[in-house]
Amino acid sequence: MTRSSLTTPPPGANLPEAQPGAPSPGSALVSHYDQCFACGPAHPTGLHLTARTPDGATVEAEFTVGEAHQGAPRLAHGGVLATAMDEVIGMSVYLLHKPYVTGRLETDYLLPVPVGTTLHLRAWCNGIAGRKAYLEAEGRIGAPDGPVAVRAAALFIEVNMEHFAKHADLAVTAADHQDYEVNP
Ligand SMILES: CCCCCCCCCC(=O)SCCNC(=O)CCNC(=O)[C@H](O)C(C)(C)COP(=O)(O)OP(=O)(O)OC[C@H]1O[C@@H](n2cnc3c(N)ncnc32)[C@H](O)[C@@H]1OP(=O)(O)O
Repeated sequence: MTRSSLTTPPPGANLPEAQPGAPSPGSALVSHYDQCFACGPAHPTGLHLTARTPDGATVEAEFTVGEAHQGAPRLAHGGVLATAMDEVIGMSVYLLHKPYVTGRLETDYLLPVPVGTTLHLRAWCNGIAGRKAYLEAEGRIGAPDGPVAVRAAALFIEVNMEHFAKHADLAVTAADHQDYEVNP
């Protein structure tokens, strides 16, 4: 992964520890909002990404590239692939049991991804320093050990509930999210 210093954990960053109340190993991570473009089951043209944590530290997810996700003819749009990476990384910060938002997302596109492909995604945290979480993800074609099509590195910033109260609909956020995602 080609990454900038902004998404590289600084010296002294700590690996996250298992958080009480966070999703346990082997559990599914349900959609945080049913209209989310990336994971919402009710979104008409979304990615319908489904996810789980095998070990309480990483997140695995899949989505199948559909007709609505094209950029070039019959190929996934790069922005759609970036959305998938943002979402699977966002799901991996659920495991930190605090609300975070994406500050920076860097993406390497290694292979085109045709319509009909199931992309197997995996995300994990490389370190935490203060409010900053340094995360990484990859997307593989066709199987968990398939060829890598996309890699991403991200900086997520911890926020508090005022962030959602000020910028979004706090009532919807609180009603639709799981305890492990928003824990004021
Ligand atoms: C509830 C669960 C929801 C799950 C959703 C999953 C979906 C996937 C996740 C997303 O897509 S979230 C949506 C996209 N992201 C946003 O809408 C965030 C928009 N940006 C902001 O709201 C603010 O810029 C932000 C909260 C990220 C930071 O503002 P703050 O005022 O809280 O912090 P500040 O600007 O002081 O930055 C804190 C530190 O982070 C650093 N920082 C912030 N943004 C950065 C950036 N973009 N790149 C590098 N560093 C950054 C900043 O330099 C600083 O470093 P230092 O502490 O060392 O000085």
